[in-house]
Amino acid sequence: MLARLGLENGKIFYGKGFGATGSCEGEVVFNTAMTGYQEILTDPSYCGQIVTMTYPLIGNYGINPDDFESRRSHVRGFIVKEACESPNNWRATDTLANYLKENNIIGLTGIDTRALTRTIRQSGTLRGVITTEDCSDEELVEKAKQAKPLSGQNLVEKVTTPRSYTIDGKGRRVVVLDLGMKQSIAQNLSKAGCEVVVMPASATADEILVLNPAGVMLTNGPGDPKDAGQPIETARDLIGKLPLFGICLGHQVLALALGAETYKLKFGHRGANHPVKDLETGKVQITSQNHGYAIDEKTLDGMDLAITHRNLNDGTVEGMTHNRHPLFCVQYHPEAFPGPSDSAHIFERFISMMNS
Ligand SMILES: NC(=O)CC[C@H](N)C(=O)O
Repeated sequence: MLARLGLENGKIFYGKGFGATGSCEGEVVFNTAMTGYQEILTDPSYCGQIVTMTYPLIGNYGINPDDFESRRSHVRGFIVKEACESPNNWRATDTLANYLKENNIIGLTGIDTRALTRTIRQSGTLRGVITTEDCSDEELVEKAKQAKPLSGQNLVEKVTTPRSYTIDGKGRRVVVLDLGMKQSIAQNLSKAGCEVVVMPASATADEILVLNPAGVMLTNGPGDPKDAGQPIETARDLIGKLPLFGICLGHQVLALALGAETYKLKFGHRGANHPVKDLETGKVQITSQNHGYAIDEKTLDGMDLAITHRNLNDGTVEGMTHNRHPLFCVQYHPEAFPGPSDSAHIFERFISMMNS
């Protein structure tokens, strides 16, 4: 079945469809990880985006029941150079194509993903439309131009948990404010013995404080951090009252709550080998990343914050801590272990902050 990707800059890529059929629109982004497509497909932070993988063969270990980061896929579309049709892995229970079909995600294969990635790197993130349907190339490009920009949509409310739930544990109670949580975050806190109370993004500081938690974790999530809404208010009301820890969107929300600004990166950081330097220890960690926005360092001046981590590719802020309040956050994903477990200690740091 023929399928096409049309971009807002007028470029068209012709390939084959796999997974669901029809049309989808979104912000087209690329991820450079060689593996982890199942985690990427089910990471709610990709809500509103069409993801292309730069690694040319995707799907070769299939889909398994253990590696889901959330109950369903939130990507709008998925693009690969070659989709493996016969996966071979002892854990595999499904194929990539079948998973996409069942989750109503349109896949595009057989295009030159190098050319697409280069286009995005040169012009910055672009809106695009994938279609398996009949329409002219001009119409397709017009649809891409009309596609909703990522900014301005409150995507967090689409992916957050509808109601609170608890994962039992014998240790300290941690409230996790779910902005689009990856399961690995709850798993890491559980593994450290915490009782994890996951709350919807609409939860207020008062609703959190009555539970008397030892600390609050703000998770990853989709969209422009400035559109996050209530979680920014909640974070502002909690600062100084409880130990706070933020990952990715949680890190950006904490910065906004403190009065700093965020901005959109040209094409974002998405991959499994981004070098990040811990400025306190001088050690470099190889990290998993997925973000399109970053903290504007200039707006941190005079704010009683210290930058703790920096990206070695482009120098952007990757972590901060507050000089007076128990609060720290990272832009990368310490919960993801794409081979290296360099960042596992970040969770231990949160536990010891709660203990002191
Ligand atoms: N993984 C995340 O939490 C992403 C945060 C935010 N949506 C961004 O793109 O920058």
